[in-house]
Amino acid sequence: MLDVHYTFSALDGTATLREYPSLPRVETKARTTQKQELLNLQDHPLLALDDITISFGGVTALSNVDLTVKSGEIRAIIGPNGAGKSSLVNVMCGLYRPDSGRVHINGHSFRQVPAQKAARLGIARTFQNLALFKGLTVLDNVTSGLAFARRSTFLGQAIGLGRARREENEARERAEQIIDFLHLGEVSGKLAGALPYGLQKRVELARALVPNPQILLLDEPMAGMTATEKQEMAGFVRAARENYGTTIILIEHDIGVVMGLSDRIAVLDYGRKIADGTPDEVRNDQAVIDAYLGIDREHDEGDL
Ligand SMILES: Nc1ncnc2c1ncn2[C@@H]1O[C@H](COP(=O)(O)OP(=O)(O)OP(=O)(O)O)[C@@H](O)[C@H]1O
Repeated sequence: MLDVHYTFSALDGTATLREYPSLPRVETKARTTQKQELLNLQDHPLLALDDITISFGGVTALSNVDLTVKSGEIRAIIGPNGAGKSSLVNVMCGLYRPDSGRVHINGHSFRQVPAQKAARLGIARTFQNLALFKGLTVLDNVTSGLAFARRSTFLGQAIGLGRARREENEARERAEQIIDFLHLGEVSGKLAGALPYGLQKRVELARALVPNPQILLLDEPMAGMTATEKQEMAGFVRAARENYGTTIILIEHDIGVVMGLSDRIAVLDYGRKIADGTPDEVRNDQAVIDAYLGIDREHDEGDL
C-alpha cells in the first residue's frame, strides 16, 4: 500500500540536510575537478546533469541546474507550473540542447544528447499528453515500442522474411510479457483509443518498458487519473523498478504520490533547483514550502 499521506503539518523549520552540498562557483578546471570528485562520490550516477542552463527568448527555463540519478532509484522532479521540469527532461533525452552545461549518461558525456540514439543509450520516455496510436490495438501499440531496437531493414520487415520474421515474433513475445506484467491482458486486442484514460496511460508505460530501458523518463504519468488509478500506476512504476531494475525519473504534480513513491526528489522553482533530497528532507524544506504555498517570508511571520 502506498503512503500517499502528505501534509504541511511538520513545519518545524529544520534546516534541510542536502545530500550533495552545493559547490562554490569556481570556474574552469578547478570546478570541473571538484565536480568530478563529487560525481565519483555518488556511486557513479547513471545520469548526471552538470550546470545546465537553457533559455527561450527572454525566459530562462533552467538556470545552472545540477542533478544526479543513481542506478535503480526512483527520482522525482517536482515544482510549480513553469518551474522547468519538462525542460529538464527534454534536455535529458536530447529534445533540447542546453545553452551551457553537460549531460552525462552511463559514461558518455554530451552537450546535447543525440535524441535518435536515446534508445541505444538505454533511455525511453513517456509524454505529458498521450501519444498512442489510437487506431491500433494495445498489443500493436506496445510492440511499436521495439521499433527502434529492431535491426532488420524496413524492406525485410515489409516482406516478413528471415531475421525480420524472427524479430517480429520476439517483439510480440516481449510485448505480451509486458502486457501481462501491467495487467493489460484483457484489453490486449482492443483499440487503444477506446480505452479509459487511465488504461491508456498504462499502455504508454507498457510501450516505454518494452525495449527494457535502463532509464525511463515519465512525464506526468498520473495526470488526469483518479486517486485509485494513481495508486495503481504508482504500484506498477515501483514494480518496474523491482522486476526490471529500471531507473525511473518522473515529473509528477501530485505531491502525495511523489512522496510515497520516490527515493529522492529534486525541486525546481523558476528554473533553479531549490532543494534536493529524500522525501522527508524535501517535505521539511522551508524554500520548498514557500515555493508551493507562495509565501513571501518578509511579510509573513505567522503560523501556517
Ligand atoms: N520550447 C519552448 N519554447 C519556448 N518556451 C519554452 C519552451 N519550453 C519551455 N519553455 C518555457 O520555459 C519555462 C519552463 O517550462 P517547462 O515546461 O519546462 O516547465 P514545467 O515545470 O514543466 O511546467 P508545467 O508544470 O506547467 O508543465 C516556461 O516559461 C515555458 O514557457
